[in-house]
Amino acid sequence: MTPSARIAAAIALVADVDAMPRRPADATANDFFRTRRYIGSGDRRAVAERAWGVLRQRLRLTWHLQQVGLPVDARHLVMAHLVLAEGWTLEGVEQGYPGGRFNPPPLDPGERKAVAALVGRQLASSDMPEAIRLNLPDWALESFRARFGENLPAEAEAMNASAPLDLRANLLRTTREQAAAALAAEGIPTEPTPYSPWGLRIPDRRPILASKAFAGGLIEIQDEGSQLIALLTGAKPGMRVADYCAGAAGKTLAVAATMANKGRIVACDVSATRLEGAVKRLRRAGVDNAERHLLEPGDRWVKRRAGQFDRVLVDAPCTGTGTWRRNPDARLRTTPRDVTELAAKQHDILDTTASLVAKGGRLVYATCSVLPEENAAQVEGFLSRHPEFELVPFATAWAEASDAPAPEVDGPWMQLSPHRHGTDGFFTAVLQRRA
Ligand SMILES: C[S@@+](CC[C@H](N)C(=O)[O-])C[C@H]1O[C@@H](n2cnc3c(N)ncnc32)[C@H](O)[C@@H]1O
Repeated sequence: MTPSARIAAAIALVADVDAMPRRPADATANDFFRTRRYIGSGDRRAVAERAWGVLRQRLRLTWHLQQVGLPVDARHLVMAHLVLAEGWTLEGVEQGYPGGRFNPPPLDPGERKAVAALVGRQLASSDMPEAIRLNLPDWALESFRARFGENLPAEAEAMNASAPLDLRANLLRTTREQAAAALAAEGIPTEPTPYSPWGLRIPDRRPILASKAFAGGLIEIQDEGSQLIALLTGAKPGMRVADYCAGAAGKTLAVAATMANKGRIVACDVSATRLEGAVKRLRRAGVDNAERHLLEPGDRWVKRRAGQFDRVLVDAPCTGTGTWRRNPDARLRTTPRDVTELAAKQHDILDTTASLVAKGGRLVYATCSVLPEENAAQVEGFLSRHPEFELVPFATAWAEASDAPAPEVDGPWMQLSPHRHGTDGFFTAVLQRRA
């Protein structure tokens, strides 16, 4: 593809994402490239990277376009991205928009003037309102401030970078060292992650799913933060464990490995499709002590299993504000109403799952959100409604689960974040039913 054709493709992809604002952008991008097989892998990467950059910086790019009087649409967002994020000059942009088949139409005099005005400006400008400067939606600013305090600018900036690819060595089949050696033999270099004893990090994108190590169940793709949630669950061989919001079993797999296939783990979810996705993964990983349970309205499963589990992991449905570096479009799709609705759901799930926990057993509550309303406030509310539970401080839960040095955190729970820990933003609290 020529540079101009790449620009045209990025504009078309951003326009497609905009046409379906409630749909995750990666699903739209998959469709976009599936119907354009002629775009080779190098071009695909370049087009996707630019479109992702636009989505990631959209709040700031929109502000700049408004300042110079250009309409906020895919053509102009990409134009502003070229200048403000990629450092293109006016001449460069004119060459990039030459007109003709496969290329974007040329700049009109108004666009030329506006682009000239953009050249030399800072993407994050000091005269922007604070939320836009931090690249956060207005509604999220105060919650982010409450969570991060003086680290807010650094954490917000870290959420603009793209995430590394983290893998988890599957201890049911291998060790971290053996998995790293198997990947290296396939030309995929990795580094151990700093906190997870099972983690391997790949700094740039690689086709991991096509590797033999993946097909053979030696590794799974999993952010280091998610691995640490599984670690903190503290499941041991022989325990009875429920992964209540298991989805496609991402954490079930990691927890099962800590159980060395001994004891029982039940992966529950309200989504049949997600649970179905678990089947192949469990098989590939060699997990044979897991069963799946689809939670349905009127289900008596929870009642019948009251007090039966040593560990109940609630990886709750949440806003996913901690994963914004991975899903840059999500910051534009999430609304305050989502926060309210999800907080109500989390409250109900916690109250329901409390009854599953055996005396002396633990309820582990986790989200990939950084909003206090989904995290600390949720746990504090739960403890005031359930005096039969007490909080296990993070340092205690960690020391019981691992010999490795613990990540430094503030407060009695595990709060991880991109700037401080290099993970997505996660929250985990360990709650123990009094014996
Ligand atoms: C954060 S995701 C779980 C991700 C999964 N644990 C993993 O590690 O890959 C939250 C899950 O909660 C499920 N969920 C939503 N409402 C639920 C409910 N009321 N009870 C149980 N699960 C629920 C969703 O279907 C979704 O799969």
